[in-house]
Amino acid sequence: MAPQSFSNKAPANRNLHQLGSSPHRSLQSLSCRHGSLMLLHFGKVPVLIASPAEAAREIMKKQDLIFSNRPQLSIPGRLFYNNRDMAFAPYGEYWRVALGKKCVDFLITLLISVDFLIEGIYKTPFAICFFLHISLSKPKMVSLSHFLAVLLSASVFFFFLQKWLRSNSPKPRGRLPPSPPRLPLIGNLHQLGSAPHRSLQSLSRRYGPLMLLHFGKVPVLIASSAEAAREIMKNQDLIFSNRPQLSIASRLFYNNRDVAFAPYGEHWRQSRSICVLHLLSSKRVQSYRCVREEETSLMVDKIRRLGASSKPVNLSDVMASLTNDVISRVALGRKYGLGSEFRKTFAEFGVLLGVVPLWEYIPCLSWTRRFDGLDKRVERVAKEIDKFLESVLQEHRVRERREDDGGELDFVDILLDFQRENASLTPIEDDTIKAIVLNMFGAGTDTTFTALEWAMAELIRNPETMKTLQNEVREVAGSKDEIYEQDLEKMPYLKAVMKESLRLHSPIPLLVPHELTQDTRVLGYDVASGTRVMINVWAISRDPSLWKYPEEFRPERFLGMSIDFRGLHFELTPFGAGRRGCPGITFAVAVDELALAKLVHKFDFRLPNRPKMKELDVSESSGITIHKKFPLIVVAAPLDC
Ligand code: HEM
Repeated sequence: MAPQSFSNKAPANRNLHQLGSSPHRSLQSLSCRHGSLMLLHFGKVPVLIASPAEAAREIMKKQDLIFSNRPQLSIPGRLFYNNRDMAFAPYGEYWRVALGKKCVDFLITLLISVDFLIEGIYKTPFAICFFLHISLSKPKMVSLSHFLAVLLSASVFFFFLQKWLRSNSPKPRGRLPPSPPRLPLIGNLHQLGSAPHRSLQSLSRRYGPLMLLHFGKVPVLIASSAEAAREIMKNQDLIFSNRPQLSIASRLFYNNRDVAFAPYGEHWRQSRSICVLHLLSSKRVQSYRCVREEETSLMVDKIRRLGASSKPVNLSDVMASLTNDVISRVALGRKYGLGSEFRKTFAEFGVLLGVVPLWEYIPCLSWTRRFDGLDKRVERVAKEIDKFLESVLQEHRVRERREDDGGELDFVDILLDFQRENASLTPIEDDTIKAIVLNMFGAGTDTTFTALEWAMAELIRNPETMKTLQNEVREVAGSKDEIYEQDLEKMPYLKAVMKESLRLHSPIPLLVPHELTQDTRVLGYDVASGTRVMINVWAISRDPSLWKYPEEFRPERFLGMSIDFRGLHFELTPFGAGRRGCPGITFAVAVDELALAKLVHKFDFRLPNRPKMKELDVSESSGITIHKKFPLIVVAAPLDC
């Protein structure tokens, strides 16, 4: 039975006019008339109003879990750094971690207050307002006098601490890149928000294409122009090719025995050349063509099945399964579906890879490790993944050779062969094999899926572009029922769509962080050895000085234009460039282009219950890889029906 709702004479705001200036009173009198559980509409937003204790118990106790999300409100969202607070954060991983670190949050609040104290309590009334706000909004947590006493003693402490730290830290040499003002201890961390690529883009508009920020104690160079990117990934590539040592990645990848997170050096050179020459060479990628053709055909069948009788289909799920299945088959020799134990553990692995514990930036908080439970979680996931990979290695060692029956070698086969053949020269250990295979999964699955998801989302939002692409694909296919890989060469518009989508939506907008290994000069600024480096390729590929109509999806711009994403043109580097550039470009593009061609060949798409395609929500998720925040749900009408 649905809760009681009622219509009224103001369809635009529905029930909004009934709230008055004391909504609690108005709602009380409405509930006397219409019942204790009511469904109202504030404009377009359905709102459940619960008035009796019984309903409150149901919502806040019995069904607490599913009622714990917060609606996303634009003003608190903006004021609380894209909901990075506790009160307005949506229910999920971030909120849980934030709550777990309650005491750390309190400390940060304290530090921010102390900063106001030191930097300008006598200069600006803002600091006073801030104290009043804290003490009034949390009266139970601390009384005003108590709070001020703590602040005062803390401020004296931090004032001397700051003086001491400044006197002990090396004096900056030369001309440093511009830096936004920072807070003690946390530096510029509070300026990152939940979409760092966007926050850094707006900071770079104020401070320039090369900025020096501080994440806690860690100096971070942010590059936001094509010129700066070229300097880092081409002209001075050698000294910018190290990776910072991140504790979680290091544990999960067998002490950095992988490629992506390995420090620049002999081990990285060996693993990378195995990847480039043996796993991801053009010839090898070509050899997996039948896997791609089979899996994309299965994807089409699946959409037909799920979308029968015009039922909406979760296209994001279907595309995620596709990339997962292709990489499972190519890397491990068979599929491990989304419901399997491996996939579940691997999903947690992905979440953990995106976490940087606060103490890595602020070493004096390393005591929080004992309480936040992160180390245990990482340990558990590392062990489960290792157990799984160990069993895959054993399975491969005992089974019949695949090439004898004409089957393709998978990555594990190739790596085991390499291990046997090079046992005396450059031996590779089992842990290195496991780390590389895991890297292929980690670096390849989510990114390839994300690129495909954004391309489909943009096509659905832009029906004209979709029509042009469908015409091209359907013309090349002619009377054939299937699209094959050789057909893709005759589809320049499809390739332009892929480029334009990667321009607007770089799946990894800040690349993987680099680290500088010797003092240098970039665009006239001095940068010290050990500085971490982030390149905001997302901002560069929307730079209005490089791109006309940078915010619009216009694949036509790439027709007859030589700019490509393979690392030669620094206006567009979604895969990075130079020594650390992505070695999986050919692999990823082969899967995405074929999938895209088959999707638009076989189906016409529309949004369920929404006539206007432009209304498709294109909000972004947060994390290292930026997905669509909400899955792509569509009605897919098969062409042959
Ligand atoms: C659309 C899909 C993909 C995108 C957007 C992408 C993007 C990237 C980016 C931005 C980097 C870091 C570059 C840097 O730090 O400068 C990277 C590195 C890497 N990618 Fe990809 N990637 C994709 C697909 C793949 C695939 C399919 C594989 C393998 C199967 C792969 C394997 C790797 C590896 C091993 C690295 C580390 C390279 C190193 O540190 O030497 N990627 N990728």
